[in-house]
Amino acid sequence: MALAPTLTFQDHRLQTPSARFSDWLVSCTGSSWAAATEHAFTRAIGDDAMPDAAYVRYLIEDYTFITDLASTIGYLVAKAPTMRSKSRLSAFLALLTSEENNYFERSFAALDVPETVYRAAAQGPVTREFSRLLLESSGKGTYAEGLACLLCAEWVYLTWGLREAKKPRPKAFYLAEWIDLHAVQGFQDFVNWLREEMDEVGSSLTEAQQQQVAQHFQEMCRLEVSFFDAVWAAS
Ligand SMILES: Cc1ncc(C[n+]2csc(CCO)c2C)c(N)n1
Repeated sequence: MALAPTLTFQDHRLQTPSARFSDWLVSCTGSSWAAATEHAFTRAIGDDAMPDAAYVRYLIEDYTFITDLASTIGYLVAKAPTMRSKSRLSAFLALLTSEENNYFERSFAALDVPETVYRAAAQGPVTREFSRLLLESSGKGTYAEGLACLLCAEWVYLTWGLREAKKPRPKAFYLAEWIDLHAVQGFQDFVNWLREEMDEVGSSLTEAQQQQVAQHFQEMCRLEVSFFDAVWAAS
């Protein structure tokens, strides 16, 4: 259940005048932000301490997740207010559906996961919740609500990716590449752009709309934790 943020954005700004709207969103998640970005699963990637079975569970779930994420970005391209925003989002969508798709296919092959298994995989309960939140917020909700979900998903990954990228790369290419994918300059630039876009769009919303956006961000963050928990628990 999403909790109401403790402070409104306006009150947060009174306390911290330099705070950005995106910073306020993170502050609204309470302990979930650290629980997601510092999850044991993310540390195991960089420590080369990932059990194959956990990574297979993760990749199968994540492949169904990013399929729905691609649909979400499609909705956001439609709702984005400017050509520049549509261009940024569609470039990211192109990357997600080409290079990243290729990463999954190569990794499944290396881990002996047959195509019939990952193509037909049913989503687990957490991924189903993710998909509902993503598709409803971006499809039926506002641009700001959908953007908040995308920002949370990408920013969590950039945060652990930058930390794990400081360690020597693990031997398995699928672990090493998963770190690089989330730490490269192009990905940093994209997340920075998402933050700027969210700051601009979010600052001009009414207080009630801002609370709604914060709840989406919070819910997304909570699901990121549950997603890692679900694949890590059996390890
Ligand atoms: C559950 C889950 N949440 C967030 C991401 C992050 N993510 C989704 S697509 C993409 C683009 C570049 O890799 C990134 C970073 C993920 N993979 N799985």
